[in-house]
Amino acid sequence: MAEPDIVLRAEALRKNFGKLEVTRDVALALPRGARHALIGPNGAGKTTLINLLTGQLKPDAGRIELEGGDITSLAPAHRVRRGLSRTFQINTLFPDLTPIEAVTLAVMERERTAGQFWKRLAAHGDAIEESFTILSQLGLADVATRTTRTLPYGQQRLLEIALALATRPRVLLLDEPAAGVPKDESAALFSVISALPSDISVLFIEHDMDIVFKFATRIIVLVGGGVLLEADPETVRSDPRVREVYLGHGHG
Ligand SMILES: Nc1ncnc2c1ncn2[C@@H]1O[C@H](COP(=O)(O)OP(=O)(O)OP(=O)(O)O)[C@@H](O)[C@H]1O
Repeated sequence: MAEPDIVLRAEALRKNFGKLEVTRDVALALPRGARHALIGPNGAGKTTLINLLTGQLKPDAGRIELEGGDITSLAPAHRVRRGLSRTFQINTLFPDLTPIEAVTLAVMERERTAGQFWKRLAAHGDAIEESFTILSQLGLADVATRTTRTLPYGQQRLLEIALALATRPRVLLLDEPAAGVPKDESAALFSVISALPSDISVLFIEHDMDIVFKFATRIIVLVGGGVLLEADPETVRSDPRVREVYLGHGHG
């Protein structure tokens, strides 16, 4: 069998907060095109792991590779430039901008033309066009010129993803992308995530097990900072240890 094409790899990652071991020898290999879920009970270390991968936190030990290159000591902005992008659990939007304005600025930021728009009107036009394409991909074309604060929360969460896409990521790490979204709307949000271009590899944190089993092609179960199991959804669903530590604790 051919080796899978691994786009993001972590080896022996460790992170302690004082005496608390929050990331314990975590290894992870995200193949190109992945739609993988990272699950685990509250406090399992999921967000910490994302923070280590994106550079918001510095690991105490271990190594992280993106497209085969060592990024372990790179600052977050440099990782973004290499193609590793993320969203946060909380809303980070500018409420008074419209989606087209916000995503266009993000595209221009990527192109380093954001501070010199008066010099490069042509670049501005290209950025608006690219921004519109991204918004269309996420089903936000119709609301592109509405003020962000007036959008339903589900669309605001999609706009967070649009801003991440403006960096042209190879890997997208989504920390509870549907946090705060009504349950009946989160499936629609995850359908959009699933349908992103297959050359974008996605790892998402999600608590709703119905969503996880519906949209994840593979699931990593984190417990007490360590990987308990990484497997396909069926295997995870029927694993008694997972039931014990996670599914039985009121997250379903
Ligand atoms: N900056 C920090 N300093 C000290 N302890 C921290 C810090 N960040 C997280 N922790 C602790 O590390 C543990 C893991 O936190 P983390 O947020 O990574 O878990 P999580 O699995 O994402 O949880 P949740 O599902 O509630 O979002 C928790 O016990 C938390 O209190």
